[in-house]
Amino acid sequence: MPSEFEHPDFQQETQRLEFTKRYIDVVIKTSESSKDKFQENMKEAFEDVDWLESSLSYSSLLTNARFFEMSKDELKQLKKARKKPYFARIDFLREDLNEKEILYIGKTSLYSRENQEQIIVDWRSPIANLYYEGRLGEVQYHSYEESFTGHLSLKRQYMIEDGILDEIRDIDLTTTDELLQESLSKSSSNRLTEIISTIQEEQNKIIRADLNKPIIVQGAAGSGKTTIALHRISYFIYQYKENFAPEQLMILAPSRLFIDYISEALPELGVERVRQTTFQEYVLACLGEDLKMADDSKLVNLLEDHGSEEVNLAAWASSIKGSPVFQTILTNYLKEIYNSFCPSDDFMVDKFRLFSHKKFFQLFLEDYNYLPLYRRLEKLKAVLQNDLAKKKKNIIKKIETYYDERIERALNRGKDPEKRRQYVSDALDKKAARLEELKKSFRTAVPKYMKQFPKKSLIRYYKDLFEDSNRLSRLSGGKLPLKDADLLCEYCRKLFRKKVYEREDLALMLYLQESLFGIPKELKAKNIVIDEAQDYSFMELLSLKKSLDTDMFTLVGDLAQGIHSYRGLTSWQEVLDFIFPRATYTELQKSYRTTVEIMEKANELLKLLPYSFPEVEPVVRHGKSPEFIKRENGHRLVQQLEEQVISLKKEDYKTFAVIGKTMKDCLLIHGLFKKHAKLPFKLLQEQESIPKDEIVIVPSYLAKGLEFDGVIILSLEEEFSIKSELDIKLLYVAMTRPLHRLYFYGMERNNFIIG
Ligand SMILES: Nc1ncnc2c1ncn2[C@@H]1O[C@H](COP(=O)(O)OP(=O)(O)OP(=O)(O)O)[C@@H](O)[C@H]1O
Repeated sequence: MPSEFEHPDFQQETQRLEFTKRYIDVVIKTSESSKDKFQENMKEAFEDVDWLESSLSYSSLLTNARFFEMSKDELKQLKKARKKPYFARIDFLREDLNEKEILYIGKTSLYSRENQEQIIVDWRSPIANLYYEGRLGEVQYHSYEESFTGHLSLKRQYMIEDGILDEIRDIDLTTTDELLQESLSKSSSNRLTEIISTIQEEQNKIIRADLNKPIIVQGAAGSGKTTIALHRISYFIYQYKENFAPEQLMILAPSRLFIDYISEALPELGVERVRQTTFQEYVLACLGEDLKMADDSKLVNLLEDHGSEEVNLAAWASSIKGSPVFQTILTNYLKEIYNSFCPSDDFMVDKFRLFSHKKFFQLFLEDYNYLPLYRRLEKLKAVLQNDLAKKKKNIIKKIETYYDERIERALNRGKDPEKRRQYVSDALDKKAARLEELKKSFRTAVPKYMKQFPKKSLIRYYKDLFEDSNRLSRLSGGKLPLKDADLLCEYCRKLFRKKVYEREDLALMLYLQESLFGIPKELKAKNIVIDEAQDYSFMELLSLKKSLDTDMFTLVGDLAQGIHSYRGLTSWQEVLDFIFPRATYTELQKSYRTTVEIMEKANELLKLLPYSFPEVEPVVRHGKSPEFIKRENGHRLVQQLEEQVISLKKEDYKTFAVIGKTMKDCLLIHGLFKKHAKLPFKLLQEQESIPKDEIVIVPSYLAKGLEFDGVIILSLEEEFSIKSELDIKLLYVAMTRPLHRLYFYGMERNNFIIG
């Protein structure tokens, strides 16, 4: 007899599953047809069953049965849930209640329409935390401000495939989690999936960590950072569904390729409506400018031509533009710009002083300091206009009175009638002319006054910053020596002459844009998740925080994979100290992706890095050790690689990558594949989507974050042999991509540092 039938509750659980599925069907059917048909649909669905327990008896199902509205989203989730309505159950007796609660945990919740009991509890609900955290015995969970204590007597997992119950397992923390092992031993689909049934305790802590605080996660390769970040968004949306729309959240991924990679997990988690973009795309949208961006080729240049002065200068410029020095420079620069908006004169109409320049500047600097510069000007323009409108009548009156009095006096003085007549007539003309002039002034005074303020574009302001190296050095408060300022200005001006900008310029432009012109409201996300955060510079993170006006960030990254560290971060401390002081900082050391054998080999590389990275602990799953294979040339090499893939396919592995160090090597092997390959293949570029059934050829730096069942690291003309930090990190990235198998194909072992 199959083992699943050995569980004493198997029959009962099968019926429970059947009940749930039928109930879901009724709810779906009712919501799609007429809401009054709920009772009728119930009758139809349950008439033939004799297995309903007394609590769920047929007649009780029908009494008081009412239908409640469901939102489109809820209905969509429920339809998806039908194949696997839940994955676990917990039995919990709350201290203050008499009856044990039996809770089935699934991706989405389902309430009984009769008594509001939960048929399925959402995995994100407070009580479901007991499944992820609680050991059997005395436990506690928190719901909103309250905490509940009680006894957890059962944790049960279900293997349900296509709506059929295959297996039941009762677990507690002392048993090894077979479900996790099973899920990890599966082959990869080239896409990230949800892991709600196997979320581990330390991961759960991050997913559910205080949602009102930023969080920084330093996690080893394959520790589930991306996965957890997506689950945290899902958790956030669930907790704050009343307050936030998913569109107000944003995921910043390293490339379009990466967005495609995570896209499969998003609908599963109900977070597909979250804005998904890259840093560059986002900033360009904020700037509203169609800037020509230079290829982000610094990394490649550093790899291919690391000795050259030009390449080193470019990397140096990146590091400076990304560093905190620019926070000082921009703060001082903005101060200068603001001060240049102090008007030299008071606002006058005719001879009347309506607004002193001092008051104007005080409003500009202080009262409206919550607005970007040019919005303050708009506001002040409106203030002047209002003020003028209010005082208009009075001014006219004053002028009229002035002339009328003079005329009056002239009439009364009365010596020479002719002279008097002339005088009065002149005065009347003057009055008319002045009033005419005044009318004109009323129309033109404000625009004329506002004209004195410079109207420059963001790009102009940005370029101006690099016009004068003396000033740049002065703005840095001495932190950027004149010699360096000279170099940097020259470097930038050269780029600007070509009308090209680099990624490193974007952070600084964003900073200025926010202070000078503001960011469109619809782009102001309220909660931001950044994956591969180690590749962001200090200024990029700071500008994002400033322009979005929130510190609600989830940053996940791994410094050991910081291949952009020439511009990126080398420690989280600076970020914690100066950008996100409220952040919770956590580390994940366990890796779920790969086998013990592969991880041990990759750990050898970590020891070569100049920082002390703790060794990554693989979850115990064994496989074959990584293998070095002497490669052939030309068509024989293609044949060799194809044979390797075919033999892996025979072992039921499905996704494969050939990883070269740079695009140059990848293009070479791609050329050979084009000529000789029999199996389908694809060269991955930044904007591509990842194919499911083709051998993927990808340079190491683009493979970051991705995973494949089998990985072949190939060295053709390029070797991973210089023990530079960058080479080590790139090889580390490549070596941590496989789930199951890793091969090094090269001419000799030392093509691969630790080969
Ligand atoms: N609790 C878990 N249960 C099942 N699978 C898991 C779990 N945690 C992580 N995984 C799997 O481990 C793999 C690595 O996860 P993920 O890509 O999120 O890691 P990462 O830390 O972002 O990796 P990298 O640093 O390489 O970008 C994925 O296949 C993911 O599904």
